[in-house]
Amino acid sequence: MSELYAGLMSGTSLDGVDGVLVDFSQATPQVLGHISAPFPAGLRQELLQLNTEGPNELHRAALAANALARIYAAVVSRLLATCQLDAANVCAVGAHGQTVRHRPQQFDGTGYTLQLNQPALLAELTGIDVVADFRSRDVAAGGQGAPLVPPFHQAFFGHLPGHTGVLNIGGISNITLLNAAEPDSVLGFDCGPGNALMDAWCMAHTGADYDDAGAWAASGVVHAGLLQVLLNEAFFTLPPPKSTGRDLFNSAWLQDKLTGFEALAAQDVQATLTELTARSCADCVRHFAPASERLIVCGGGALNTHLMERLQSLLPGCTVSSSEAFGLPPLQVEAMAFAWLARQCVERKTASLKSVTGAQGARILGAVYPA
Ligand SMILES: Nc1ncnc2c1ncn2[C@@H]1O[C@H](COP(=O)(O)OP(=O)(O)OP(=O)(O)O)[C@@H](O)[C@H]1O
Ligand SMILES: CC(=O)N[C@H]1[C@@H]2OC[C@@H](O2)[C@@H](O)[C@@H]1O[C@H](C)C(=O)O
Repeated sequence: MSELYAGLMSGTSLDGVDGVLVDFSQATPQVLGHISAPFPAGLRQELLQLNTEGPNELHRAALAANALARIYAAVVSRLLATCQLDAANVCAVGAHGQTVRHRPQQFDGTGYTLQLNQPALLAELTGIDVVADFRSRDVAAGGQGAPLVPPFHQAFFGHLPGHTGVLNIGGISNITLLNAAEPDSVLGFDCGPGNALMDAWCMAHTGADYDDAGAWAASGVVHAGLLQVLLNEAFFTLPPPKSTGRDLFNSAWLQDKLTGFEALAAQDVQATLTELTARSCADCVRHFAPASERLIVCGGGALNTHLMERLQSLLPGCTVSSSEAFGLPPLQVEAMAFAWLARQCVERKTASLKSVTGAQGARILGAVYPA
């Protein structure tokens, strides 16, 4: 059986899809190709709106899922062309889909997580087996359904000595805490907002999709009072297992917290939102793994130089660096994780960690749509 898998991740920042083609035949997985495809502005807007209640949601969600599958299929096709390979060479595509709701553990037992996707169409268009719906089984087993990447982080970075944190800063941020001396006690949970609030504020006030390298935030001053109001959010002090999403950290949440701070300059709010991400992530390391000697950062936030500097300054005893320094470009890590998760499913191996999601036990994640 082929050891080539494609991984497709379109995450909570809603910027588009990252796709990789990975060869798992060696001890260390090799990325053969990487394509980033931005979403057309209309689809991005529609996906953002589908994150909250709206009219005619079922029909709109079905159309958005079809549109996503066509973009995913185009990314797979470009990956194959780049690598000069055929569909027949690839064992499976792992397609995460687009999270539009994440409410895993409601007290009334109605918890669910919803990723828009059309894996049947993707299988039809690519001619490759598709693995999708990775999160539902963990939720069914009583887990958070997220984060799912910690076991991949362990597989890739677990050989490093001592204590290692792996921090993904996408729209939402999540962390994996590894201890070489105790490989069975991996911790992982969502830290809070990553880039989502910064992106929304930046778009509203500068028209740019994101604050390139954090330069705009760096031109502002952190407002201590606002920062404290933001940090007072109950999610930050919840014990793991925990996960979150745009269901909580969205523009309405920010507008509410900004009440009374209307006179603040826009760049000072941006500086404060960047500090919120840095503080909430650094606090997770300080609280749960104070002995960490390195923090490996991936996701788009690793390209935010100002944010990286703030993290380093908040964690003086720990070396903060981009995953690039460990051979993994930051925008490839999550897509690679979904290639790995697809392989686990195809090989009928469990992929969830009870210590991370809080489920009853480890489960085989995903559903297979044969080509
Ligand atoms: N040069 C840059 N400077 C600052 N920020 C950047 C840069 N490039 C990307 N980003 C940020 O990274 C984000 C995209 O990150 P990424 O693709 O990791 O998110 P995602 O996968 O959608 O989210 P999640 O991990 O929550 O699922 C952009 O929205 C932007 O905020
Ligand atoms: C429900 C959902 O889509 N969660 C995402 C989101 O984006 C970051 C963080 O919140 C993480 O929990 C998760 O993504 C990664 C890929 C994960 O499951 O590990």
